[in-house]
Amino acid sequence: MAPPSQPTEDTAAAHGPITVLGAGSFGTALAVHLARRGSDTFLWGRNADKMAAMEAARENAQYLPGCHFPARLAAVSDLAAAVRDSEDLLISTPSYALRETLESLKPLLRPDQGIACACKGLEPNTGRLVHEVILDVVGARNPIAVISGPTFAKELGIGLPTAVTIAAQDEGFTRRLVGRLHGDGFRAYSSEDFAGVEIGGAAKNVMAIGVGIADGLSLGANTRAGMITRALAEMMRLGKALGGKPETLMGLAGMGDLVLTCTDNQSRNRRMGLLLAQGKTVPEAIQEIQQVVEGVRAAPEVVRLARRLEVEMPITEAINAVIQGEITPVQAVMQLATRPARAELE
Ligand SMILES: NC(=O)C1=CN([C@@H]2O[C@H](COP(=O)(O)OP(=O)(O)OC[C@H]3O[C@@H](n4cnc5c(N)ncnc54)[C@H](OP(=O)(O)O)[C@@H]3O)[C@@H](O)[C@H]2O)C=CC1
Ligand SMILES: O=C(CO)COP(=O)(O)O
Repeated sequence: MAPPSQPTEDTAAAHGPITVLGAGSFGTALAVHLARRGSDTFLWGRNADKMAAMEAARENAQYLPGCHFPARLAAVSDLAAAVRDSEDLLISTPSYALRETLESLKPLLRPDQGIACACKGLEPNTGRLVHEVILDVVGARNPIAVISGPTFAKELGIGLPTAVTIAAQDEGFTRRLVGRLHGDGFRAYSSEDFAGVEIGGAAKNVMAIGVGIADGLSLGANTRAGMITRALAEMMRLGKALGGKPETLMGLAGMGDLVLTCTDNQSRNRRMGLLLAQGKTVPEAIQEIQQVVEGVRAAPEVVRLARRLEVEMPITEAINAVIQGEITPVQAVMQLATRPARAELE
């Protein structure tokens, strides 16, 4: 399906320019969508040569090949100029780079600029949620939002229908962000539940590694469906313990993204699991995938968080033990399959 070239009513063109920070597959897809919707969009990346090549080719050949840049999109490497000329910012780096990115942004920020973030993960070593890292670095001055949901970059980039949840509490910024994104086949649902939305995005990546392992070991469709369902139960328990709403985890940022990532080979996390089941090590699989695999870093953080909050997450524990090289994929399956019987709802 060809992407619609004309923005619809209530278009993003009514808003000022926006900078997307992080020029990987998802940052590029978001920037293409924003520009297609009518926002003047700067796509900022840290490597000046790569950004100049992208601007010349009007395509991100490394991370999102085949997706032509609309006229309103400029690929840039001068962060200060892009931030100066922008009304809002959208961060889409891997979550391990979020703090560093915010530190670069902080001295350039005006208080009226909104900061949205599309990272799916927890901060390495601290286990902090995305919005907690933003508040920690820039304080509560700027309106913030977190975008999550079932959104493979390539499908968004070519304009296939896609839906997300936007967690935000500032009404004006929520309206502006929804206005920029919603339309032309893209649905943006709003929520005030930061913890629920962010736990969904971080934990589903770990679960997708687990389902990839199970599928790689040919454990069948029953196992896949059972694991996805029990993974959702774990995510709901953790989200609730962090003050999130269980219903949020039943939505796009929870169940929606969990199903997407666990069942389709576009997912880098699922592919990681498939490779682990073949006997590859984590570094070998990362080398083969060549893009970020957030679940690898998220797994120990989710486990630490769950233990601290006394939330039972046996699937996550088993997947993390495989990632850390403590047990093999087959041992993880045995560990889960031999757990004692329990009530489904507890
Ligand atoms: N891809 C997808 O389908 C989706 C991804 N996401 C989330 O979006 C986030 C980004 O992922 P994605 O775009 O896929 O990742 P990719 O692996 O495709 O690209 C990562 C990008 O981040 C850049 N980068 C790495 N470290 C830094 C840094 N310290 N400062 C600035 N830029 C940096 C890389 O630059 P360089 O090339 O120079 O190394 C590269 O451009 C993740 O949290 C992911 O979970 C969310 C929804 C969908
Ligand atoms: O978050 C994603 C889709 O919503 C992308 O998943 P992967 O990072 O596993 O590719």
